[in-house]
Amino acid sequence: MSVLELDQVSRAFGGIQAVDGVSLTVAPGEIVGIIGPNGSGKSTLFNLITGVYRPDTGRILFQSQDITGWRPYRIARLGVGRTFQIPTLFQHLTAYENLLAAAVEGDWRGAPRRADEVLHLLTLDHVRDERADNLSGGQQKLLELGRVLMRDPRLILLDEVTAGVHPRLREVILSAVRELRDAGTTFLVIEHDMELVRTICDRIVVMDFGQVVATGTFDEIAADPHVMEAYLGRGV
Ligand SMILES: Nc1ncnc2c1ncn2[C@@H]1O[C@H](COP(=O)(O)OP(=O)(O)OP(=O)(O)O)[C@@H](O)[C@H]1O
Repeated sequence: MSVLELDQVSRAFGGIQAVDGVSLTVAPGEIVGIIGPNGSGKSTLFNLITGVYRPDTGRILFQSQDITGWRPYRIARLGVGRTFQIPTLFQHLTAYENLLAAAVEGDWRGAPRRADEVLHLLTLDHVRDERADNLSGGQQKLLELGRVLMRDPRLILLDEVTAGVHPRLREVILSAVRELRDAGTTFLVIEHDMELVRTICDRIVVMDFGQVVATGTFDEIAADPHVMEAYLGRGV
């Protein structure tokens, strides 16, 4: 059974076809990288999967259930988590409180223990009682990921999660992703950092002008002429 299946999904904004007939299947425990030049439709794809936007056409299945057109909170409850490029934290709450707040709709009783596990996994134990606005940018990104982990999602969408993050914290994020994947979590990862894509992704999907133009392992897509054109032909 696939975790996620997109069947000919499209979405336009005015005259712009942001996502154009994308079909994609993601298997359990896979880490799939989504790459492509600016404006190629990566974020819109995440917004379609998480229910922020409704597709104009096509179907989206999560664990074989048709979630096309569902509201974001229902999709999140079903087991889809997501980080944002800019962390969405409660700035005046502590790291620990931010984690507890993320569990409000989930396993509230188990939340204190889970919050401490998540702080430990992300090496944030020492800033447990610091307010979010006192954390470094990288620590805030880790905490954003931690909030997602509080809900134990089956599928996690990471949107440039290591961008601007200190190399040490970047390693923490990568090892957390690997550990979670080994425990069965599936990941879709939007990334501009090709070294990260190469080291962590099992499979890579390349988008250009809203379409999937190539898919394969890092070595396969690196040798694909469509990919060279998408990146080099447009000077990105
Ligand atoms: N809400 C919106 N209203 C109008 N146009 C939009 C909207 N969201 C996205 N677009 C357009 O759709 C196209 C795809 O944008 P999208 O943000 O999905 O690309 P991206 O690959 O994520 O880019 P980046 O790497 O810069 O984040 C762009 O032309 C963008 O301007």
